[in-house]
Amino acid sequence: MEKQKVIISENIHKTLESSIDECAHDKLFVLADENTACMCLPLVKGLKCLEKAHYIIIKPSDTNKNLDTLAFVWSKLGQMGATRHSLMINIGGGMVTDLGGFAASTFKRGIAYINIPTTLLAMTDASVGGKTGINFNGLKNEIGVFNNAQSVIIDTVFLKTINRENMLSGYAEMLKHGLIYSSRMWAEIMNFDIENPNLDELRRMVAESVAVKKRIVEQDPHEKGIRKALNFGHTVGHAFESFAMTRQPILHGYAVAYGMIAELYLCVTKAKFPTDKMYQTVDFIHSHYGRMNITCDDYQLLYEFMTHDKKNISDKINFTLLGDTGDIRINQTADKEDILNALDFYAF
Ligand SMILES: NC(=O)c1ccc[n+]([C@@H]2O[C@H](COP(=O)([O-])OP(=O)(O)OC[C@H]3O[C@@H](n4cnc5c(N)ncnc54)[C@H](O)[C@@H]3O)[C@@H](O)[C@H]2O)c1
Ligand SMILES: O=C(O)C(=O)C[C@@H](O)[C@H](O)[C@H](O)COP(=O)(O)O
Ligand SMILES: [Zn+2]
Repeated sequence: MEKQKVIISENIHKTLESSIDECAHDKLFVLADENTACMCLPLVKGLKCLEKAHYIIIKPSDTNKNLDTLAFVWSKLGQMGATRHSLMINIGGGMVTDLGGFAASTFKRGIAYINIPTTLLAMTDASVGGKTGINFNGLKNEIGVFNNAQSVIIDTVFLKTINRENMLSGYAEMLKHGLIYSSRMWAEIMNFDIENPNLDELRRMVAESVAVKKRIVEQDPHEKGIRKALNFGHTVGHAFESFAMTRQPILHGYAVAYGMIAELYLCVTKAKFPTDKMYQTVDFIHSHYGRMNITCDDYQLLYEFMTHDKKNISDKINFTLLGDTGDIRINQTADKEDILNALDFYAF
């Protein structure tokens, strides 16, 4: 895959105009969800290059990151005359960039796309690195392709309308980046007041966080090795998220935060991660994210979800563990007993 251009923008109009200019196209399509259509499109209104754009608006939230919405986007592209030389702009959170990226990557075998992430989660994680896709059969991101956006334009101006829960959801992926990258970054994230964020500080932290992801993705775009570090917390996290989808859906970042609690327990027991850092992180997660109630009766279903993790090889469940902050151990397996102990640690 080609290197991806990630622009930290301070002037969304200028940056978008030059990004569109750099990408020759016949027709232009803009994909947004109902919320970003209301709250984010006005911030790019009036741009000359968008005058002739065709708009596709989808229903929001992860429960719509599915085949029906994907088919809707493909149909709209077809009806509005998209060709292989058309360009799509995804403006939204990770739901829009994942689904839009996949729609663009598969329509007529692939048209170019630009991501404009509008949530903290999409800015620091989802919009970068070319993982696109949809949920399927109750499983997270079960269908998708790796394919980079032509460019990613990160402008924190969009964060002004984000609610507390979605700020925290994105912050969980930043915490993950801190844990896999360095003690310094982990400590800074643990000490920052995300409930009353200073947006200038946050802007700098977003740039650092996305740089952690970008560097890893450039080394291993197709997740054959070190990219598995970016999946820390997700073996259990995606199981929690899929499980919650059958009852009361939770935000992706919350699921990852809860998943990191269980996986930090495995880090301590299997990789000698410092116990004090684990407890500090667990306390941080409990105090900001609360808890998802699970009981022993749910363990079997959670375990079954983990058997579908994309990192698995044969019938072994694959984890990324840490020996310390920044000390990444990929391809760690755990048997069922270890996993149930980790769920016990999470639940009690
Ligand atoms: N591809 C990847 O590498 C990657 C990485 C992490 C997460 N993800 C995926 O990303 C998705 C989660 O993304 P998300 O957390 O951005 O959720 P989301 O896209 O569902 O957005 C969350 C909510 O915020 C609204 N919203 C978006 N921007 C807004 C704004 N500026 N102001 C007000 N409201 C706004 C949305 O309409 C939605 O209701 C999940 O599907 C997850 O699996 C993908
Ligand atoms: O970019 C990556 O690689 C990640 O794993 C980032 C994760 O935060 C993200 O949730 C990703 O979509 C998970 O991918 P999956 O392959 O486990 O579905
Ligand atoms: Zn994630």
